Amino acid sequence: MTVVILRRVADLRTMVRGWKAAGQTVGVVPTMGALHEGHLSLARAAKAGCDRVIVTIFVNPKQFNNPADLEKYPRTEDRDAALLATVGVDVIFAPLPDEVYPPGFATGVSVSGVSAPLEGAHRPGHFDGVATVVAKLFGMTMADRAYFGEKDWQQLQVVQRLVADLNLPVQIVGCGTVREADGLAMSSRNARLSESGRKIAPGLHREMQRAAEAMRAGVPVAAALEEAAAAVQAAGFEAVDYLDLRSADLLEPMTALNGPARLLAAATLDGVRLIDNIAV
Ligand SMILES: Nc1ncnc2c1ncn2[C@@H]1O[C@H](COP(=O)(O)OP(=O)(O)OP(=O)(O)O)[C@@H](O)[C@H]1O
Ligand SMILES: CC(C)(CO)[C@@H](O)C(=O)[O-]
Ligand code: BAL
Repeated sequence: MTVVILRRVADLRTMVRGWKAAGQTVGVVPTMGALHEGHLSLARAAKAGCDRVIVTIFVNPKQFNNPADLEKYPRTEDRDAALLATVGVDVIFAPLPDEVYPPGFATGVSVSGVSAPLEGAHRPGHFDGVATVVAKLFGMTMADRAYFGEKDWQQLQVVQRLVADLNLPVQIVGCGTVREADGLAMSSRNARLSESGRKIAPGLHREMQRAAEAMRAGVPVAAALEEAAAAVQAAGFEAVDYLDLRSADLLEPMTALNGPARLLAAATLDGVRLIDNIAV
């Protein structure tokens, strides 16, 4: 079985209108391709929750603050299509940049507050690009439900804010982070790690877990975070962009563990920027 690949919004909408006329629910899984088990878990969740499933594959230039990162982003469409066939998705929507951003495109969506810290502070303009393309993908696909990974925890919060604030008629479903056996969060960017970097990479999650345990055991938050950041660098990471404890709204760092919290981190290894987060 192969999956139909559509490139034009008009063709996609014709297909979705047919499904809707038949009373079927539609799920969308937005991706940038180079698919792995994390993406497939979202597609399976969509299959379980909706009659029809669209996976979008679009490397969105507007969300890359670093041109080299955009250039080096892995593109593996044939392999992606074969993987999605095994899950039984109905259609892949893989538009060309001009279809998404035609000449004269002049609109941007910007979510303030939750977009500002963490990834937002280190990747200026990133979440404006994400919010803009996600709003467009919701409009293009007319999906009833959209599936996002908790691996990109802050992105999930930004998308939930976007949908609430603009009254978009789509339900956001968050799905747990899929990890390699050694704890490394699956990510398309992992493919760019060297052999030695791949061995070092699980150190980020390991030190985050250690910090979480320490904080639960009463070690002061600042001391636990400082020790974890130092351990990540000692493991071989080149830099730690942030390693922060935040409350649900992500707005302010938490200085004491006095309620539900999320530990979020970004660090660079082999020039590849990895992110992760866990509940504390
Ligand atoms: N390990 C994972 N577990 C669960 N969901 C994931 C995982 N990795 C990515 N996703 C989700 O898949 C969707 C598409 O993500 P994307 O295409 O950027 O993949 P990625 O592997 O996160 O790539 P990147 O290298 O850019 O981080 C997002 O909702 C993202 O959160
Ligand atoms: C949601 C998304 C597909 C928007 O381009 C992207 O940010 C991603 O892959 O997480
Ligand atoms: N996975 C989030 C998309 C990005 O890093 O640009």
